[in-house]
Amino acid sequence: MLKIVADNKIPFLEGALEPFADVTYFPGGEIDNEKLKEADALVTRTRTKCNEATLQCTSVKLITSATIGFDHIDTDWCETHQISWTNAPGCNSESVKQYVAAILALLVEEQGWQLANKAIAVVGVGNVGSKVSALAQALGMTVYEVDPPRARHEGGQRFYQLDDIIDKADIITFHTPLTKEGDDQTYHLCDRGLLSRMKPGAVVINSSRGEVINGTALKEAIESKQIGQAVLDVWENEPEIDSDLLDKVWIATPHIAGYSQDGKAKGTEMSVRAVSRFFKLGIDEWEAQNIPQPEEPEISIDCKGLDEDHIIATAILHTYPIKRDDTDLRGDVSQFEYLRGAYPVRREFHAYEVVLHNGTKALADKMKAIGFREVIVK
Ligand SMILES: NC(=O)C1=CN([C@@H]2O[C@H](COP(=O)(O)OP(=O)(O)OC[C@H]3O[C@@H](n4cnc5c(N)ncnc54)[C@H](O)[C@@H]3O)[C@@H](O)[C@H]2O)C=CC1
Ligand SMILES: O=C(O)C(=O)[C@H](O)COP(=O)(O)O
Repeated sequence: MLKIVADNKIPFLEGALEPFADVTYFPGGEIDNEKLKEADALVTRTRTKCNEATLQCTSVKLITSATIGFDHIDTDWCETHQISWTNAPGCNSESVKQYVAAILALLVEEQGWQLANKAIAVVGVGNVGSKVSALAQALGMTVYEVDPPRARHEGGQRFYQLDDIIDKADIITFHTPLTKEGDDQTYHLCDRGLLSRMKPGAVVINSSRGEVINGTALKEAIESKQIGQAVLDVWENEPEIDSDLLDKVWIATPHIAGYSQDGKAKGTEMSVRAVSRFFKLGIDEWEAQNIPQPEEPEISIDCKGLDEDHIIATAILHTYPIKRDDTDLRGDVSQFEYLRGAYPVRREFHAYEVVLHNGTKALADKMKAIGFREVIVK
């Protein structure tokens, strides 16, 4: 019988592959060479380093990661050793968009920002960045899209050079993969030099990979007030993160930007389907079951006396009260990994209906463009 080793923190997975395989589950960090000796496939997340040490002399033929990022897979080694691999492109991109939306909502609610007067630089315009860019445009912000690989490939006027706009953006948000070589390498892309060229008071958001920002340089830039605020979901050396940096950042979360139930379900679906295609199991269209509903799927807002930014911010923070995640992490930083494993149910915008009392059709259209399933004006 087919043997599959799987990470035990992949929601919706249990039961899917059991009719076809002997499936054993382990915490991602404990999956090692010994556990993979007789495995045909590994269904994984970012917490298992899929490299020579883990995979040599095993019978693994396929790795499927239920994540967008795949920097935990040594793809060169796998390819030269006839191990196929897949990730889950785009699976939780809407969830990361919701994370950035929640930060914009907090800037409106707590710091009085008027989004139409602000500019955002989106660095990396792939699955996540293009959604963040569309969100910011829907909110009336000036958007600078930065993506050198796409700029080279597609040409045209759409993309900016980071250096040309770095002093113009009020927010710089990173959505690149982590790469350590080549012209476009992103390791410490945000370093002392880049931070020093940012508009004074700018907000830096990183929900890509911790190593895209040099943490020491970021601390200095916060201390010297070169930048105004930092928002970090991802960190160097997770889960042993720098608690001094944590104390300095405005919003700190334990790598959960992509943790909506919707994103998790899609990641699992893409993994199961990849296993099915590879081993011809006949469940190429497998779907995750029983995705939990939001606690309060209807958002009712009286718009009288409120401006559009505040109304939208209220709706966004209803779907995702991001400060809860910040409070939990600051409560006990040693629980970084536990907080990820025990993450509460979060649903994306499309799981919500908004009722606007005294609202306008124009506002309703804007909120639908952001992603809410239905927006009713009463
Ligand atoms: N915090 C979290 O929970 C999550 C984090 N991620 C991270 O976000 C990253 C981005 O995700 P996607 O948008 O889905 O990936 P993607 O592969 O669709 O897009 C990445 C984009 O970055 C561009 N890029 C590459 N090097 C660049 C550079 N030096 N400067 C600017 N742009 C560059 C690429 O051309 C591409 O368009 C993932 O690789 C992953 O590391 C993804 C999902 C959840
Ligand atoms: O999809 C990605 O890439 C991510 O970073 C995930 O959202 C987090 O992945 P895990 O650490 O839970 O595997």
